[in-house]
Amino acid sequence: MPASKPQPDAHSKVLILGAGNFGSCLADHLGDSDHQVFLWSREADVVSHFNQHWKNLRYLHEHDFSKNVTAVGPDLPDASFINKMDVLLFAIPTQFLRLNLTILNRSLPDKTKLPLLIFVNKGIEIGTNALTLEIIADTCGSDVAKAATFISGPSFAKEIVRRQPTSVSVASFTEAEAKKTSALFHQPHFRCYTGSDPIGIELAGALKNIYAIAAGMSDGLGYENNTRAMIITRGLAEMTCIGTAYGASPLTFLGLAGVGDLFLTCSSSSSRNYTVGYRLGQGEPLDRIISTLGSVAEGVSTTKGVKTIIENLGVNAPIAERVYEVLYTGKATKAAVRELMDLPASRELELPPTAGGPAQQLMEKLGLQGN
Ligand SMILES: NC(=O)c1ccc[n+]([C@@H]2O[C@H](COP(=O)([O-])OP(=O)(O)OC[C@H]3O[C@@H](n4cnc5c(N)ncnc54)[C@H](O)[C@@H]3O)[C@@H](O)[C@H]2O)c1
Ligand SMILES: O=P(O)(O)OC[C@H](O)CO
Repeated sequence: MPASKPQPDAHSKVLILGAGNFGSCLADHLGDSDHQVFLWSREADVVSHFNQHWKNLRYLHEHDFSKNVTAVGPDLPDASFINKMDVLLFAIPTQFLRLNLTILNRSLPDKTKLPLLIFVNKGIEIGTNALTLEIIADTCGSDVAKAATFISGPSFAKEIVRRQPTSVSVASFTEAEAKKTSALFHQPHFRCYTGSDPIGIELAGALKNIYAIAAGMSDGLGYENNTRAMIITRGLAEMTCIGTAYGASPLTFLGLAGVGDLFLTCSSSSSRNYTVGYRLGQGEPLDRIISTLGSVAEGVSTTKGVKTIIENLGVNAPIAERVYEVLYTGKATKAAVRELMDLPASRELELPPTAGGPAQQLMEKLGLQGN
C-alpha cells in the first residue's frame, strides 16, 4: 500500500477538480475550515469571475464563496502545482473522469508520495460499465486506485453551502485514508461515517440515481405517496441485490450512501435525477429535458451501464429495467408502471434469521421450528 502524505490538518492545500455544484460547494466547505483551496474549472470565464467576486458564474449563483478558495484553470494544473497539494478531490462527472485522469496521471507524484485522493462522483461509465475504481486503475494504476477514498451520501450541494446538518459515508480500502478524509471534512454541521466498502459505496451512489428517476416519473404521472414508497423500498431491495451480487456488503445499502441518498433523491425536486423522471412522467421528451436541465443527471447514463451489469450478474431488477426501457427504447412511462404492477407475485427480500434468538424460541413454542 503506498504511503501518503501526513494527515491533512489545518491549512492543508486542497485542489478540487470540477467547479460544478458539488466541487464548488466542497471548495467552500473546506475553505471555511481554513484550508487553502484551489478550485479547477475548465471554463476561463468561471475562473476569472470567481477570483474577482468569489461567485460561481454557472452554479450556486447566489452563494458568496469562502475567500480561502482560489479558482484555477482552464488548463489542468501541471505537475509542479499538483506536487504541492496535500489533497486532490475529484468532482468531475463520471463520463468525463477517464479523459481528465489520463491527462492528470502524467503529473501525479511518485506513488509513494501520493496526496490524499478523494472521489465524489456517483455514476457508472457508459460503454465500459466501469466503476470509478476501475477508471482510476485503468488510467493511473492499481496503487493509485487502492489509495483512493470515496465520499457518497445524502448531500445536496445547495444545502451544504447553507450549512444544513449533513452526514455522508466515506470509504477506502485503508482505514487511515478514510479517517483522514473524515477529519478533513468534519465541521459542526457536517459529519462523516467511515467504512471499508468502497465498491459498495460507489455502487449505492450510482444506483440510487436510477430509482430517483423512477420516483420522479411516478410523481410526474400523478401517482401519490404509496407508489413512491413502493419504488423507494423495492428500489432499495434491487440496489442491495445488485450490490451483493457484485460483491459489496449488503449493510452498505442500509447506510447513508444507500437508503440515505435513495430517500433524499426519490423525495425531492432538488434532485436532478428525480427532475428528469418527473418531466418524463409529464410527457416531455428526454433530449429536451437533458438539454435544458443545466446540470448533470448521472442516472441517465448510469442506467445504460447498469442494464448490462444486471444482465451479466443475472440479477432480477425490474424497476431498473423499466427505467432503461423508458430512457432508451421509447417505452411509455405509464406502460412501465403497469408492467411492474403486473409482475408475478414474488417473495420479499429476506436475510437468514439469526439462530438462537427470541424469534427461534417463539417458533419452537408455536411448533413451527424448521418452517
Ligand atoms: N450536486 C450535488 O448535490 C452532488 C452531491 C453529491 C455528489 N454529486 C456528484 O458529483 C459529480 C459532479 O456533479 P455536479 O453536481 O458538480 O455537476 P454539475 O452539473 O453541477 O457540474 C458539471 C461539472 O462538470 C464539468 N464538466 C463538463 N464537461 C467536462 C469535461 N469534459 N471534463 C471535465 N469536467 C467537465 C462542468 O464544467 C461542471 O464543472 C456527479 O457525479 C454528481 O453525481 C453531486
Ligand atoms: O441532483 P442529483 O439527483 O444528482 O442528486 C445529488 C446528490 O447525489 C444528492 O446526494
